[in-house]
Amino acid sequence: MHCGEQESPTGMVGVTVTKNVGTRVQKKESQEEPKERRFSPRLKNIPKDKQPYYGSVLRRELDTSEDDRSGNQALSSNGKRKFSNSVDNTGEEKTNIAPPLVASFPDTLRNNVENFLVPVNVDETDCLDLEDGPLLKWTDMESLLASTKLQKDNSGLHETNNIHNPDHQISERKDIVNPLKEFGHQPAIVAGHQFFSQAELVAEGFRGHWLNGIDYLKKFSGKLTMGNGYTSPIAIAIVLSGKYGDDADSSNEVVYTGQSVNDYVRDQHKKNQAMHGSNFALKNNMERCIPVRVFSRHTGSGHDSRTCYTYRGLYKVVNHWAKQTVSGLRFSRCRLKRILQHPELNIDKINDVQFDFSVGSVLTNNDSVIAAFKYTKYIQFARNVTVPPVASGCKCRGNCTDPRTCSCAQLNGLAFPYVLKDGGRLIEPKDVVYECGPGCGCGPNCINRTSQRGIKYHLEIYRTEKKGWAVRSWDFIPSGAPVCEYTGILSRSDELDDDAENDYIFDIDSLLTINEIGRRERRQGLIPAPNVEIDEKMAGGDSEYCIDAGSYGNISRFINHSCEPNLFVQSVLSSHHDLKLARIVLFAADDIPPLQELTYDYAYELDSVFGPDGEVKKLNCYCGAKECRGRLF
Ligand SMILES: C[S@@+](CC[C@H](N)C(=O)[O-])C[C@H]1O[C@@H](n2cnc3c(N)ncnc32)[C@H](O)[C@@H]1O
Repeated sequence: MHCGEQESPTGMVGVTVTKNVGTRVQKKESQEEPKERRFSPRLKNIPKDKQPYYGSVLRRELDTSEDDRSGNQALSSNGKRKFSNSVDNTGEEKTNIAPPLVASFPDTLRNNVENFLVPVNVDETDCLDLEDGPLLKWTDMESLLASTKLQKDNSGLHETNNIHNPDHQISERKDIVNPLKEFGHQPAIVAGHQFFSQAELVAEGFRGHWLNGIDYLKKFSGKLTMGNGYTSPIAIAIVLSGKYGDDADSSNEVVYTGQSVNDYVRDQHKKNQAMHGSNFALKNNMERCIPVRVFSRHTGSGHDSRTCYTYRGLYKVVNHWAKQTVSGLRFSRCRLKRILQHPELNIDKINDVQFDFSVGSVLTNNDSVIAAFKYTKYIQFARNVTVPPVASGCKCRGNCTDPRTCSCAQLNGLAFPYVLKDGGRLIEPKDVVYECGPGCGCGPNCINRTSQRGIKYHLEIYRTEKKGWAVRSWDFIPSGAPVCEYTGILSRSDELDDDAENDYIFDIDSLLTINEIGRRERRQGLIPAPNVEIDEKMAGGDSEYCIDAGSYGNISRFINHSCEPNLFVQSVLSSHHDLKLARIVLFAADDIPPLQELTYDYAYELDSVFGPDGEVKKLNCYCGAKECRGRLF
């Protein structure tokens, strides 16, 4: 095990960053006991007392302190951030970006016209070649699928009145012919397509059985038997449900636990699994190099709590084995790797909207600019901000492995903050993460440089009805993974021009958080509070520096606020150790399924934002969370 990884009772590495950790400022209206925290599904089998708690150590005290709440007003009245009111109190949008686009962007991915893919760095090393395979190439598979006669009799499925549980309706229909049993035509879908029931998957012809996790063909017929050397059974599709606590699941790789004979009846998974039909099918897929469609099942967030099935793409079975699980049963397992085949989006088809990320502008067909900024991968320093000297770092060589000898690990409390899994995941939110940097002896692949490797997920910008632009990922993002750094121009807060009109300013409040100024919460991963003089401004809750993404920035500037966010804000120091100028990196607060909007908590205090006229600004929140605070500020 890598230094810094936490061994759980299941022998797994525990990365249990939880929801709601993104809150930088205590919500002053909250009077209730803190809600039970949501843990990553992978850790749900761990006894409660062994589950690490990563919430604020102060939350409970602050929640119950009335004095504190009123004391907070001092901070509010001194609030410095001034924002243009994009959505006013009546809920009417008043953005400076052209509103007609809302109507022209349909709400679903089906036509795939509203999305424009932002070409970010994607780690392709894990992905396999499409043409890889001795017997059946992907291209053959596609033509076979397309040419074989569609055998489905599912008319009427869409006419169900039971919109809440269409699966229930379909399970009562004994007459439905499994469309895939004849290896029928499968319409083309793109990764990220969402279905709201397994019945819909069946109806659309993607899956043949709505109860099983693995959908497979028992016997071939037609073209497939014509001496082509294909062997049945083969698996067509699997649904990842997260019901096995130990399934590894990253965007490019999945370890899938097979299916018991009676998987779909009560008391499932209490017997050893056998190498019967579906499990054997997956093994056959591996040997024949036949790809499998992978879906993941998850529950929507916020106001939409329906169960949703997201198509994740074609995967190849690369390994198959039997495993004794923690409960002592033998399970069939296989490892699948994604075949990278995201469709190239034709920019002309995107409703005449172009997003040229190299110059950072979004144009409509009549060339009116709806967002204009210059793209910057890294923080730029404003002219009057002195770039701090490079901090002297560790003397390690290659990769840092021993926290006792690595001076950067020592700054993190004698441990590495990341685990190696999935390219590096933060174990817990911390006051600040000290990463290795230019002053260190280690190399670029050191685990302690995880947040410096750029964006590795396919992130896209899309249009929402009430919040303007928003960001989501085509890929599954595991909890604790770094998603993106908030880049822009690092400026002195009091020297910003037109900040009242700028929606893209991020206050660097690491020092305030560590000193618990205002209602800021400390993180579970504490570091000793640095000995800094707290001047009047700081005591009033003002950050000395901010990142202005108004004219320079990256995709982070489009990430919206949510009162129940799926990202959290983490201060990171790498090249220097000046907390006032810390880098701001957004990490996944939970496992994030593809296409869920990415959000973090902007953490404003109510009535803390003032307009140019000195009046308190109010902005309604449309995050849709059950416990929405109602207003952003
Ligand atoms: C940093 S920008 C985020 C990207 C922005 N939506 C855009 O179109 O460029 C912050 C602004 O987005 C809008 N916004 C973000 N989250 C919101 C929410 N939960 N409800 C309403 N508006 C939101 C507000 O206008 C806010 O000032």
